Amino acid sequence: MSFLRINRYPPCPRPDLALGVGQHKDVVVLTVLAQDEVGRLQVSRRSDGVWFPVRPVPNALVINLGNCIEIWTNDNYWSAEHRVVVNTTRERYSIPFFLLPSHDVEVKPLDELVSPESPPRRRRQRRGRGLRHRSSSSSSSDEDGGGLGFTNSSQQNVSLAQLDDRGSTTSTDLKCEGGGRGNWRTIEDDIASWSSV
Ligand SMILES: O=C(O)CCC(=O)C(=O)O
Ligand SMILES: [Fe+2]
Repeated sequence: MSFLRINRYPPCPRPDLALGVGQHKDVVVLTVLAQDEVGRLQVSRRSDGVWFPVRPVPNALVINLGNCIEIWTNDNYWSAEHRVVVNTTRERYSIPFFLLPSHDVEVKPLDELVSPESPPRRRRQRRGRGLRHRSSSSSSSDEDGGGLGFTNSSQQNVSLAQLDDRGSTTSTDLKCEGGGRGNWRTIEDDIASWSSV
């Protein structure tokens, strides 16, 4: 079941403490993304984790390979880690279309791409199972065969309320509306999740 979503990112008074969408990989075959001129989507360079902006190009769509492609190609193609940062002044909209295989499709490295020199890097898994895993687990990762889901799903959903409860985030004045998926994450959460990968 493929689907389209509209994300709205309201301005945030403390962009140094919050993210619109936290670091993640898309649990899909591929994503076709329309973004407005505000920008703020960032992609992580795999070799060193440095974040780069995906600058909006007028009338262009961003194509993002998802976890299914990564698995089918036995890691010859990568599903890029990405995130959305926020800003103090400008509202942003994006419209991602997520292309997904049917629930009964098995996602595993293609036989042609597996050899003794290049053993399967992923376990076989069913797409439907992967998605269920993503939404219910707090420790999913591709590497442990836990599903197609986000590598850092335990870090993914920190709501504003939780954020405010965490005195150490100094977020008492942080009153952002939920943007994107309705959740904000702190930069500290991101750093914690990098070190746990
Ligand atoms: O809003 C964006 O530019 C990207 C959002 C995103 O990564 C997602 O919805 O999976
Ligand atoms: Fe995404």
